[in-house]
Amino acid sequence: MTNPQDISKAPQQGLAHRMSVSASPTTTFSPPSSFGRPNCQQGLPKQLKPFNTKDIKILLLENVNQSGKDILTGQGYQVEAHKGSLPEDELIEKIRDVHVIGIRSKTKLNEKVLREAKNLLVVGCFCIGTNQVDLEFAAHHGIAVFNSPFANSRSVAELVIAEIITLARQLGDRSNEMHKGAWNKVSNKCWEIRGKTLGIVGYGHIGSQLSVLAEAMGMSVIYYDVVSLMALGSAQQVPTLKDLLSQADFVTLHVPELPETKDMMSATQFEQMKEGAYLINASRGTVVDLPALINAMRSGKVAGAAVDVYPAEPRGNGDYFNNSLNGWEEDIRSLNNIILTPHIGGSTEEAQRAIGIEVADALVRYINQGITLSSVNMPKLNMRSLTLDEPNHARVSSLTCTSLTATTATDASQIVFIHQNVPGVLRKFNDILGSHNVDRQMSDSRGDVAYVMADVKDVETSDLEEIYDSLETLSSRILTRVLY
Ligand SMILES: NC(=O)C1=CN([C@@H]2O[C@H](COP(=O)(O)OP(=O)(O)OC[C@H]3O[C@@H](n4cnc5c(N)ncnc54)[C@H](O)[C@@H]3O)[C@@H](O)[C@H]2O)C=CC1
Ligand SMILES: O=C(O)CCC(=O)C(=O)O
Repeated sequence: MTNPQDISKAPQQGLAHRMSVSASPTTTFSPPSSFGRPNCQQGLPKQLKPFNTKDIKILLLENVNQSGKDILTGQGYQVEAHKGSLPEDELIEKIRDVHVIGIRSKTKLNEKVLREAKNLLVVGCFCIGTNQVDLEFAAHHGIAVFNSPFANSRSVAELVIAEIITLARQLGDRSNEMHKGAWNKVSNKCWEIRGKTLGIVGYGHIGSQLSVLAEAMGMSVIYYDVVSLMALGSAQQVPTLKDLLSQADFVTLHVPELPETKDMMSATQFEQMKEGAYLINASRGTVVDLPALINAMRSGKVAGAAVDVYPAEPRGNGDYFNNSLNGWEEDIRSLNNIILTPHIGGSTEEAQRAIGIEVADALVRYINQGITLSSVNMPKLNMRSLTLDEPNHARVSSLTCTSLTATTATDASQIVFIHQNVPGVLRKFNDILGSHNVDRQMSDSRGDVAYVMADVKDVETSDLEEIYDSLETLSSRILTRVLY
């Protein structure tokens, strides 16, 4: 297994460099000013620095909000930001050089791309979905992944409410006609939403919030989910998707992209819908068989649809939405009463700002302190900060599976070790730390990846060199870091 921070590739470089970020030629071991000083600010958290943080290189794609950029640049990291995503070859070129990448839903971090990411420590998904990242491959290569699990849920739920009324009243078509200079005052097949049934597929963060809003507008709510979930308000869970489709006037999808949700709405399911019902998809493009939707709308079975997500989406603003992407764009664009939006469910000022802060904070906590609490692919560890009255401590963190990596130390260090979850690793880890004073230690595992962090007291740089080198010899290592 490739070690993402393979220090063995730089044998000529000194420990200080090897223990920090191997790819950064300018990194030197420079203890923070707090290190080794007497206890003058008792109890205050000590900001651990894994390395000279200005050398941390971060690539932000897809217009990550300024709130996130500010937090990252405020740490002294080098941040390069792009408004759109990158073609795969350019992405591969850039990812080789960076320690952190921030993306939204468009950038695919698949195995092919991640294999090239030799220095990558962590991925920030500035969105809810993490289907665009090969989470397992990342975990096995010591790359932690973080997201923002609900900061844009309300924005999606509000968009769906707007779309329900827009479809029921054919507002898109009337507005388009007026824009073309045509007055067309109709009430035929235009409805109030009061008393209609909303069928929610996937009653998670978004689905359940939408349920409350829809009931407030006078709708009846039913929902289908693979797990049994508490109904909010007067909503009722139904046992099958078929049950939901046969009762709902509006069907809205809020499931993740999974093999099980691929083409969840296809020709058979459209047949099972009520005559003249409506479909809304703001989940993922793969969840709906769009050619089948086009047929269902042409036949009148489906009276209207709102689509925010597509199997293939343009790379950035200004790109064309035409047949070169999926092959049916011209057909879908020609339909009546269909709202087509460019994946904007979570695109509000409020949501993007909140996501920027949440994900950037999680990245900083991981880079500087090894905390994985909100990671979606790592064992979850949260250890209290070292304090300024522990100046000579360091944190050692270790991730194992088949391999591992490290950073630096001083009086007090934290050791962070990510490793293969195999019997005996913890014993070997503790043997290596055995002659040192370990203040606290935590470990956890997730599948075959395990993570251990230890705060070590009264250590010199030479001790850390020894600890680091010893941990690096363990065959189960994925990543070792030393934070001081
Ligand atoms: N259009 C946009 O801009 C946005 C789209 N999304 C998409 O919406 C999805 C849902 O978001 P959340 O509600 O936050 O997720 P969530 O994880 O809170 O809820 C998803 C729900 O779907 C259920 N589910 C999973 N597989 C299912 C299946 N086969 N059949 C029925 N139910 C199933 C789960 O049990 C869960 O209750 C995200 O995964 C993301 O892909 C999220 C935010 C913005
Ligand atoms: O805002 C984005 O780019 C992605 C929104 C989304 O689909 C998500 O949060 O999963």
